[in-house]
Amino acid sequence: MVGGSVPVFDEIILSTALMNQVISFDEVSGILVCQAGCVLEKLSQFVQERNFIMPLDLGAKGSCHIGGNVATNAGGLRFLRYGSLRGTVLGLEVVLADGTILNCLTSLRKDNTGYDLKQLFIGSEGTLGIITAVSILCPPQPKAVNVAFLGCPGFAEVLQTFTTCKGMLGEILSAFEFMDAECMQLVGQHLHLASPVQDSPFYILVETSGSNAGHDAEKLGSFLEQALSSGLVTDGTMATDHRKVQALWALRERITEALSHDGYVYKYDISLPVERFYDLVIDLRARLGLQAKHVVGYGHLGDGNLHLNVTAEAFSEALLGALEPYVYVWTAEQRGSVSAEHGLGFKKRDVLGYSKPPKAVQLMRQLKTLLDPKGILNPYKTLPAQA
Ligand SMILES: O=C(O)CC[C@@H](O)C(=O)O
Ligand SMILES: [Zn+2]
Repeated sequence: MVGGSVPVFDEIILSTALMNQVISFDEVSGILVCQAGCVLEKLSQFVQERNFIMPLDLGAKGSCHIGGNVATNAGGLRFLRYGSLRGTVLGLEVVLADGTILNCLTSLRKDNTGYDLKQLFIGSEGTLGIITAVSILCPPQPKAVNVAFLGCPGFAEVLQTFTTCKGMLGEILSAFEFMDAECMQLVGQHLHLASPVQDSPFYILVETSGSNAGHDAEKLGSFLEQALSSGLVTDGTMATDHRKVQALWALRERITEALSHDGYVYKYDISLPVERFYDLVIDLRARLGLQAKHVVGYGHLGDGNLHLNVTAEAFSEALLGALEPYVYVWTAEQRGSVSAEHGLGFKKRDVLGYSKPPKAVQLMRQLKTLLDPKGILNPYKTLPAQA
């Protein structure tokens, strides 16, 4: 997404793929301790066999490593329910730039002894140390997972549906994702996935995860009834069967893949107040006109995280110039974040200043110098290039 793990000049690539062992799993607390190279999906299967789930899930689950997930503080599809890795990661083992091993691999829910050093490495994109093992809290596996896929007539209705949803499904709501009509058109065109509902300007995916299938289905059913009868939603379908649940999720999870078939993709991952969420997409469509093939908005609405993607036949400086810094200035004016979950990597490092004050950037640089005085850990990433 941002070139955080891609070597650009003279780097050495370090793979932790062979460090793929589960170290321990506590079936009472749900605390998993494992090496950094474990693939997320494998860990999911491992804990599911023991009636737990991983607190994070994302489209790349089949290939991404837990160490990378933690190093990039990956958000993903379960964030709304289980929160950030900053809360679910309990401990880390990290190899520092001088080769020493920092063993903070504890499995404690509460530990208020001094600075929480592991937080420095979560989301540091490998620039402060190399994560080699992780201790992570896994929630119990929900007994029932239901998904509703809805068509919405306007963005105001999407927001009202979210409010209704929180009111009626609050304690079982586990995801609230949205996508616009252009996203649906692209997954249809490039991946041949058919929409399960009538064509609409917006689509919503609501997931519930709870402990009683009957109760949850009843709650979701009455929410759907209310949303339909009040006109917030014009069409909807519900799934409880695992395969149908997966098929509905695929429509949302595979948007990135569909976009990559559409041409060159300019990617933005921003946090904004939800009320302003879609204004930026509309504004950009007007600003870019025929320069862009598609301007799409989708993402984790429940987390206030918009994925704004623009496609074009090929990369063009002119289009980039129309997008940047415009998108960043727009976001900063709303006090949003220029990278909600994808990090800064190589591509976004110079825009850090739109979301953080100069003093914060200066402190980040001081930390980098302290932990990596020779600048050997993921160089050229995260921090802005020095003037
Ligand atoms: O490609 C993107 O912009 C978003 C990717 C990912 O974070 C998602 O939520 O699908
Ligand atoms: Zn995302």
